[in-house]
Amino acid sequence: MSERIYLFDTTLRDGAQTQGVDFSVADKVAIAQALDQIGIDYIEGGWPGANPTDDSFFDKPPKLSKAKLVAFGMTRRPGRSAENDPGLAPLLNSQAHAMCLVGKSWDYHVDVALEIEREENVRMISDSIALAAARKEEAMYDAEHFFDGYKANKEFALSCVKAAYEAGARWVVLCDTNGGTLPHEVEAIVREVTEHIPGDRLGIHAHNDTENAVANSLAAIRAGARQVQGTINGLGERCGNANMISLIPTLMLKMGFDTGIAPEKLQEVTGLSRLLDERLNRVPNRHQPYVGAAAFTHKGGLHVSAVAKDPKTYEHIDPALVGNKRHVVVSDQAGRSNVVAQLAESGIELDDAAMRRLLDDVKQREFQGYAYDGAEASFELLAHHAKGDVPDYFDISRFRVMDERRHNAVGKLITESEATVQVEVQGRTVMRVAMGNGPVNALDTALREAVVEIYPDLAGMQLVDYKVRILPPPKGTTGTDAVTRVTIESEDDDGFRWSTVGISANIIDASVIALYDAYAYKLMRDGVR
Ligand SMILES: CC(=O)SCCNC(=O)CCNC(=O)[C@H](O)C(C)(C)COP(=O)(O)OP(=O)(O)OC[C@H]1O[C@@H](n2cnc3c(N)ncnc32)[C@H](O)[C@@H]1OP(=O)(O)O
Ligand SMILES: CC(=O)C(=O)O
Repeated sequence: MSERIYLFDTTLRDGAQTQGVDFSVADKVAIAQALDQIGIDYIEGGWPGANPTDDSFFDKPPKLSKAKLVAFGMTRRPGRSAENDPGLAPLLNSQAHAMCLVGKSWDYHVDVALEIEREENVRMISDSIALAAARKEEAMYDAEHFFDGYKANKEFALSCVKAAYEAGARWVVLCDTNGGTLPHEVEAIVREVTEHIPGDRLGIHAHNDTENAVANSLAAIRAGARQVQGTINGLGERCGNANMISLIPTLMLKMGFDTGIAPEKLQEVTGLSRLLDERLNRVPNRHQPYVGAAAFTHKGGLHVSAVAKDPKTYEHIDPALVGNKRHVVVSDQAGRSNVVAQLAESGIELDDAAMRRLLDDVKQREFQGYAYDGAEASFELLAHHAKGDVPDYFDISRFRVMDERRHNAVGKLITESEATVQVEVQGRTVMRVAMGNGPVNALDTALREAVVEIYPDLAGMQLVDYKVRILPPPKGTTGTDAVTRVTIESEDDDGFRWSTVGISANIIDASVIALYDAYAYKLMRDGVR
């Protein structure tokens, strides 16, 4: 039997302290349910009494099947009893199964932040934890700044955590609050603490200020701690907390621990990570370990040629274990193997000569400024053109865009764009004019209006992202000769997304090239020939 590590998620508490993050009650409920669904042991829902969102969440907490809901707060205020502390009351009266109380363990903080006697701080910890343990299924103590405190005054730091343990804390959580401790220090200190408090009562809460939050959490576990705190995608105060999405697979697949998460549920970590991004309206980090779209994407020709023989050559785990997928991209770093793999992924067959021509074409275009790594739909179109099985759907023979700033009928200052396009489609010349909130929006509308009668499929797609990159001008030319690369992401009614690319010295022209590829890819995917 492998040893058990208890997972404590604080996305809804420390994660809510991330700059730019503002959870609604509905977000909190959805995230708590997803965490429960995957099999997390403890979900810290927030701080009852601190704000209306957290009050409302704890008033009507989501039904959890496995996880324990934890209410966070701080130890009683100095000079009053825990029973009469107005800060503790909302936690005690909440429907949470457990309470996690933060308290000081660094003498400097007691002197400077609290400005009280050190003995009173120890009493605040004992009294508050004893009351929480009596009233809730579990009480936990978050020993704030434990590692800094231990380095400054070992005896005092230990007296704080021992007070919590002796008062009945199920977990004494050692916090690297300022995130400045390094893994070798964490491991040594936690090992020393296990001489006073058993490891199966110790937890770790690490911040990422030196980008060591996950490493510090693993170091604490190596030293004997058995609870680990973290957040989805590493959200949290300042630089964030230990990333639960990395911790879970690492603990299960690399260290052989039982996290209480069933192996088949491990595949849901990618979905959990995406759910948070979706809720926060954030673009997922492509390079996030384990779950990012690039985590198992192969670019270098040498890599791809070996991966084709056995993926283990360049993959530390099978991506399917965490619900991710392998991808191969084609770029100027590619060899024949990249093209073979990418075509296989897209189900395109090309003979050797066509394949070589395609690779040369890609390399030449990348030299001009195209980037097919990240614009797979444009690459597929190129491949189909090399094969000769995709038509030129229409030709954009003319376009003109005008931008205007003016006061509208009610006197509000607005900026609008007007696009006129001329398109040759199936032997007809069609002209259309459309307005938009910007030049690309106006062009997109006018172009689609021009061809939608013949290609009705184009009504069911929209632009969801638009990126511009100005590439350095070729040698010997001036800054205004710079090449502009536009990458457009489009989405189908069924949620399928694809990316296309265009380059030109003119940003609007580059956009039109990328737009045409976006339409052509949609038509090709829908089988329109
Ligand atoms: C390390 C961490 O991340 S801990 C979590 C931090 N999270 C948050 O602070 C988010 C939620 N916080 C809040 O909404 C507010 O700070 C509240 C509602 C909790 C408190 O608000 P206020 O009563 O206005 O106090 P304020 O935030 O200004 O200051 C904190 C007070 O708590 C005291 N305090 C700090 N830590 C502790 C502790 N462990 N035990 C007892 N008192 C403490 C401080 O000395 C200060 O006291 P003072 O008001 O007498 O100066
Ligand atoms: C408790 C907590 O969030 C910290 O010490 O960082």
